[in-house]
Amino acid sequence: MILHAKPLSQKAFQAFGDVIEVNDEAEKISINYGLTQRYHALATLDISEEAGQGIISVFRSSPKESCQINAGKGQLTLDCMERHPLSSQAFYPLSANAYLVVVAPAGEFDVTQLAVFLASANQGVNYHKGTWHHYSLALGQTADFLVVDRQGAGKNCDEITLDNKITIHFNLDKRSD
Ligand SMILES: NC(=O)N[C@@H](O)C(=O)O
Ligand code: NI
Repeated sequence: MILHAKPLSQKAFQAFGDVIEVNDEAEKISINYGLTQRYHALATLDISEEAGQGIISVFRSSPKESCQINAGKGQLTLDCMERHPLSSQAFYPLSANAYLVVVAPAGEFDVTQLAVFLASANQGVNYHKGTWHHYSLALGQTADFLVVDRQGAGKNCDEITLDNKITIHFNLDKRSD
């Protein structure tokens, strides 16, 4: 099964979570004597189940071995998906690189519902509680992500192995393949 990555947009991602990016629709508040524009509440943390606590981490992610890139076009294979039934999980890139976001709707995992997006270096994602997602997928070189999620009681990571091989094709120029 081959899937092609589409450019990440709030509209395309709304069934899975929020895109964290400066955008004209956001509530913009001028603060700090006008020196700062606050793009307010781009995403909401959902971390309070079972008295959870919000935490901030940095994920230093290395590209998957299967990741190959040549002249801006690339591919890689997927092996698992996971979800967090008790909380949301947000990733914001700290490196200047595009990365892949692979998701499926919350509920029973359905491989036919997989969606693949190419995120740019000024886009973060906030997976809503229960959204199936692949772990962070750096492309070409090790990349850091700021991660905001939950620590607390309860099992908050369900993982499934993808039986059949799924290959993702992506174009770093974001044009369709
Ligand atoms: N397991 C873990 O902390 N990370 C994953 O949830 C992930 O989405 O990368
Ligand atoms: Ni996760």
